[in-house]
Amino acid sequence: MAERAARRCCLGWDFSTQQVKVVAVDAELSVFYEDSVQFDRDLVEFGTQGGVHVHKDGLTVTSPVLMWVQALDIILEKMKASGFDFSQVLALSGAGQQHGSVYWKTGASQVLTSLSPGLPLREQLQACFSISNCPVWMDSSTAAQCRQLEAAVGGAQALSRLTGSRAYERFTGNQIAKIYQQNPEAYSHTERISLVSSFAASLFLGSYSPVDYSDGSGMNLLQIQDKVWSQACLGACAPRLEEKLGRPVPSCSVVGPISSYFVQRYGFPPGCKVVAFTGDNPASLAGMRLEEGDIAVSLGTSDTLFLWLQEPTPALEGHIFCNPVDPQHYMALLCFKNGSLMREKIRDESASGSWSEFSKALQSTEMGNGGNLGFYFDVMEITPEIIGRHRFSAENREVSAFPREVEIRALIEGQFMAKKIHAEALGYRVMPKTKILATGGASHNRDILQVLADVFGAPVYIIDTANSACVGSAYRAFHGLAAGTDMPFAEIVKLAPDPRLVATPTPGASQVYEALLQRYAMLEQRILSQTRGPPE
Ligand SMILES: O=C(CO)[C@@H](O)[C@H](O)CF
Repeated sequence: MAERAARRCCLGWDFSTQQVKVVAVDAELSVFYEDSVQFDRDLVEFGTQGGVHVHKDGLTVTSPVLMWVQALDIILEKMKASGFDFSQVLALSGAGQQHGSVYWKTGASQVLTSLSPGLPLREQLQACFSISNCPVWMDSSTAAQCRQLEAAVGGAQALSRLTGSRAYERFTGNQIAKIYQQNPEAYSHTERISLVSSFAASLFLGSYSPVDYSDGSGMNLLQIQDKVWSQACLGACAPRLEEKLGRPVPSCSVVGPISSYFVQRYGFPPGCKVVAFTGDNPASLAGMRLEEGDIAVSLGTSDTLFLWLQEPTPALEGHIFCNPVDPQHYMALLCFKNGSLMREKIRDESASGSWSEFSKALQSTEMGNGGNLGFYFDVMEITPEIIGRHRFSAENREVSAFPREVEIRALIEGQFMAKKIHAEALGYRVMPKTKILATGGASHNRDILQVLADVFGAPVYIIDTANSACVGSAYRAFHGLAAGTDMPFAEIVKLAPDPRLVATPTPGASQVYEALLQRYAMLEQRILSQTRGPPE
């Protein structure tokens, strides 16, 4: 076989809900290797569905930590068998599904620091966890702990101002509180608690890796302004928690050289640096190379917004995290549950199930839709908590139906006006240099993206985000190599492939939507007050 040319590179890992994935990125920022291990397919002995176990109560959702450990064994063996040259790896970083937590049993650190290169990780770490089935982000069994935490710090808005989010069931502090309350013995036998991200980093480090600021922002425990644990939140969740968490670190930190285990077993260079792992969403922000003022819109089953924020305004909706690539700034995540499933429903009802007909309707109706406005929430919306369909005429009179073309434009304009209004409520502002990066299924429809450009008054680009968390992690590893040089992340990743411009705002769009956005916000409050009483 022809000798492979040496190719210095960084690795980006993603310990996500359904798989462990890795990419290798060279100095020109080209991805030249990728591999994955799917939990359901490749580790059937764990019996997961979608990488998780949904418990009988329908609320508790966990994943076996040894499945994640064994997946790493398997993927490294696959890379070795494929002839991957580990000696070329300069640094690595990674991502993990956010909010999940791993509980290292007392004494585990001695095992982690003295791994035998002759054995796989699974065999050696078998007895190192006090909780075998780790709570993950899909868990919603901690409502009581959420109320206790909010009460302890002065309410939901106070908690949001402190940690970037009101209490959410999936957030780690509430999960730790539940374990302490329901399994105190396991908690007392726990010497370290990691996030999925810092757990994965610990495996490569051969010692406990600290939690990074960005993924730590998803715990309801970290003061996002001061970047320290909130003593009030720690105390409300469980005793002696700070010693189990360790001190959080900036997301761009080099947390140490790779463990000798990987040097001897796989041939990594002894100087290979491990850069702090972070959450999958912060890593995706890095992978999409979002910059100040940019917004990424993932148009999927649910629509997710990634925002880059300088000065956040924590609210009762959405999440503010410390920014993973600029420690002075922040990022925000907003989730809209009625995404593509809602678009497909209106397509079926008003465009005979055809996206081409759907597009024609958008082309044949004017910006502003003659003042007609619609709210389409067939499932309970997260942002804000509204359900049902509500249509209003130009005179703000609620009507029961629209003509089909008007219905289609009302859906799309409404979805994007909601995004702009709630993004601005978190402190986001469109800037002259703002780019909107669109991804996900609906980003293939140019007419939908034209409405997005018009509503936001900013150009829309499309990017391939298939591996955004992995690629973002590899980019962050390169950034870690420049640690101490103050070189900005944007400079490190400037060679990466540029996004493609697809739509620019139609002349006059800002005038049309400035008025419409105000009406949309007023009508949204009207619906909310009708359904849940006046806002807090
Ligand atoms: O809960 C989430 C973010 O808050 C999800 O996006 C998880 O990070 C998915 F792994």
